[in-house]
Amino acid sequence: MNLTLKNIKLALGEFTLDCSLNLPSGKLITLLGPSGCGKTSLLKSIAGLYPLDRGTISLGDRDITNLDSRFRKVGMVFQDYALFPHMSVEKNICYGMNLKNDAARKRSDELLEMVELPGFGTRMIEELSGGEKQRVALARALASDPDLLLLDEPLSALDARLRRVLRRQIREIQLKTGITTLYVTHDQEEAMAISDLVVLMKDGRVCQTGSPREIYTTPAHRFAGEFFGSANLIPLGDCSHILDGFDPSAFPGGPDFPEDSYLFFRPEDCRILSAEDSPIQKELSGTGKILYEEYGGDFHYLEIKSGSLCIKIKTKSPEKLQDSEIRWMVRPEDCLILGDD
Ligand SMILES: Nc1ncnc2c1ncn2[C@@H]1O[C@H](COP(=O)(O)OP(=O)(O)OP(=O)(O)O)[C@@H](O)[C@H]1O
Repeated sequence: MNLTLKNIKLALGEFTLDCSLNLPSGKLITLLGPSGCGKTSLLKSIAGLYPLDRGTISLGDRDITNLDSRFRKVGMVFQDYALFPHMSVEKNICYGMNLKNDAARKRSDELLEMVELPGFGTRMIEELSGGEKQRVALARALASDPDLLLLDEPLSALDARLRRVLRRQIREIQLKTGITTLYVTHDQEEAMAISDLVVLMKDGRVCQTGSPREIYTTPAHRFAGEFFGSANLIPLGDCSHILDGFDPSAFPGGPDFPEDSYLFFRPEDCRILSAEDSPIQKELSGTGKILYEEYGGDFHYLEIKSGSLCIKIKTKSPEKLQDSEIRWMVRPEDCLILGDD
């Protein structure tokens, strides 16, 4: 079901959440932003745990703004799972559902099958691993057939390998059930991997919404460029000192950019030029010495000190590197000019 937040406002001490959002039905949408930007507060407002100061929340054609959280048809999984440790898995899953024994067992078994924990119904929560608890919490959130699923950093307590396994499982369950899901994460790689749509937040506001590809390839401003993926951002005023061939009029918007704009490009769009490569007029190039290097298996990561700046480069072919000056280049069509926010 689609979720619409219209001009919502929520003041929490010094902090204010202030945004509008229209999220399509049946999609997995991640909320991404720095710590303290208001992701959890936004989820809690939608779940009915924080009453709004202003604005409306609708789920499909139901206005749920003032509805008690029990009647919103919203399932939620918290960071710490919030399961009852001394109860069985089955009792946790069916808690508060008013099902008789057989019906409860049947529903719990169905959900345990879905989260790939068949036969776990009689186990106690305290006997489970972190990953198993996370799946039980997900089963519990799904038990009442919610119209919306809210997941607040459900994988943050798990190790990197398990996170990858479970994020895929969450995505598969979401696709299978078709439940509109709002997923909070700190992890931009996780957001990129599983989302249909990313909502980028900063200081209690939504600052860009789009598919992971849209935000990665066309960030709206400096913050989006550097928060979603790794980025080179060169203040426009410095470009002509360190980049041969820099001509602002070659970019849409031309020389009218505000002075505090940046030239933006991704590290993987930079190439290292060898002595045999002849410079190509259309390209932007610079020189510098290697400041830092990392071997990454399928790529090589480099930082080159070019003038007062550090240029990040991700390349597949580092074999020709020497200690002397390195010449690197980027095509103007792989660059954007971005404002501060
Ligand atoms: N109940 C509350 N009373 C007062 N301030 C609050 C309350 N809940 C949250 N805040 C403040 O609101 C701001 C946003 O918090 P929130 O937990 O929503 O951020 P977040 O983006 O989820 O952060 P994190 O990624 O660290 O979990 C913070 O400054 C926080 O201290």
